[in-house]
Amino acid sequence: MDVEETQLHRCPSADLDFSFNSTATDRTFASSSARSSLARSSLTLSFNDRLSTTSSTTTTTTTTIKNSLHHRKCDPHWSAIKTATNLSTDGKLHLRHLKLLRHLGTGNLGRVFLCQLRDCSDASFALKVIDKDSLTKKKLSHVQMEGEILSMLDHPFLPTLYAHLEVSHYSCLLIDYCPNGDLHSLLRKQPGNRLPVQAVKFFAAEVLVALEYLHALGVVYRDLKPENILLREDGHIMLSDFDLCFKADVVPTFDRRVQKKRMAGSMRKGGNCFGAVNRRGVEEEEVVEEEFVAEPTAASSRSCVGTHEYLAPELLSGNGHGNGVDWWAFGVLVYELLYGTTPFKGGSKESTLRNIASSKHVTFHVMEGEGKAMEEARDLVKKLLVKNPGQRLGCTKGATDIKRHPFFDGINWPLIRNYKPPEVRGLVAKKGRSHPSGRLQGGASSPRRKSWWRLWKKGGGGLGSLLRNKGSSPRYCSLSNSQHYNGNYHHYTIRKSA
Ligand SMILES: Nc1ncnc2c1ncn2[C@@H]1O[C@H](COP(=O)(O)OP(=O)(O)OP(=O)(O)O)[C@@H](O)[C@H]1O
Repeated sequence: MDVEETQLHRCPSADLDFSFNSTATDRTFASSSARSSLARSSLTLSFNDRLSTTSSTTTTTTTTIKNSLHHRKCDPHWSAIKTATNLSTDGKLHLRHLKLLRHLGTGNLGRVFLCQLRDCSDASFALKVIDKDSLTKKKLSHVQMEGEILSMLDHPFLPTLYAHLEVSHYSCLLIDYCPNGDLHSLLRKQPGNRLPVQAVKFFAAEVLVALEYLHALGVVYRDLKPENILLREDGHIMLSDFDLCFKADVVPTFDRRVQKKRMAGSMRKGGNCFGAVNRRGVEEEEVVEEEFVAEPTAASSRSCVGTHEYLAPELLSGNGHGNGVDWWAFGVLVYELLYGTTPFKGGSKESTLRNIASSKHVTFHVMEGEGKAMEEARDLVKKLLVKNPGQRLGCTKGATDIKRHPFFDGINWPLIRNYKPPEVRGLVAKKGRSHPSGRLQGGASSPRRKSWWRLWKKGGGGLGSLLRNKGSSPRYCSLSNSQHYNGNYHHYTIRKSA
């Protein structure tokens, strides 16, 4: 474990006190309090690329508030931010406007806190704080990628970036808070770690829509797994963690196909001016189908990133991959939600990777009395877990093809965000205020101030202090050698990286 001590200085213009010794670890992370200890971390494939750290003596505060034309500008989050910025002397949001309520968890890049704006408890946020001085060059590029992707998003199943604050060597991202934990923890609360098939349909459909949106923006997600699917207060999903994404140019195309279709009610000899008769005497007409394909099917990267059990075979080969890796991972996800385990899991990470590379077909444990929905789910998984990306469902026309699979029959896609989340053990989906359209609206909870917050404040606090004194509160997940965050964090970087 690499440990680095960085001495920082107090800057008069800073929002908070940053004088502290930051202890940064390279591959050891505190386990998240909000996440199951079995959660798998994402992997990368390169080592010893630590950035030489230079202590920063100057602090710059840059505040970026997302465009005010956001369609949700009337929701409590934007209203709270508007109020704070209106009262701010420079019209910008600063860290001093936020009150941190609780530590939510620690990831590879930084720590996440639950927070609210001062004088406004109507809206809760998650603040991801990244100490850039403690990161390797590679991880810094991930931070940059995450900020870049977040700033592009405007979708109900993806986080909204309310503000991006650059303060001294901290990068702080203010996003939606998800009080219902993640899908991995929810799965662990179910009997046999399996969700009922209708619940799988719901969560899979929402993930599919989120991936479709990302792909249409040219973003290949590359880290799909239940741990990264957070659950909002209303029980709908929010995909998180965009540090392993890659961005490609989107070249939308029109997929043009000429298809022969049987003419309605026709079974006669000879043709007419609209149709022709085939050898079996069925009258057919030629139908030209044109479809808009907006997803970056041709995009390609060679970096091998992701989580072992979710890696697509083409990621392992290192010969380049595109958004097909997300559809493979989508197949693994549906399998895991149905069966409580992933399809290629071996006794070790190496054997998992070998299984992915060598297995020809996915196998299922079929139980007696399973209904049609389960059969269709298996068929969907089979079509997604096809080794050759060229033949994998979703790799030609993207999400459109997957949405048409019988497993998703009956889903009214444009209204999916209004669906009532499934009633499953451990999911407390709070109904939002009803909307004229009848849909659920995501509201934020108003968590009570925790006593340790007063401690933090009394102790002279500041962000730096909060980060340093991570073990001072019983609610804190302390960072210690014995609490490795899974210990399986590797970045597989294949040299020919795109
Ligand atoms: N918006 C959020 N709402 C609620 N909890 C969150 C939110 N974002 C993150 N968390 C919690 O904080 C923890 C750390 O999140 P973070 O995104 O930094 O890392 P991660 O999910 O482990 O991913 P990675 O380490 O790959 O970046 C998560 O495990 C989750 O429990």
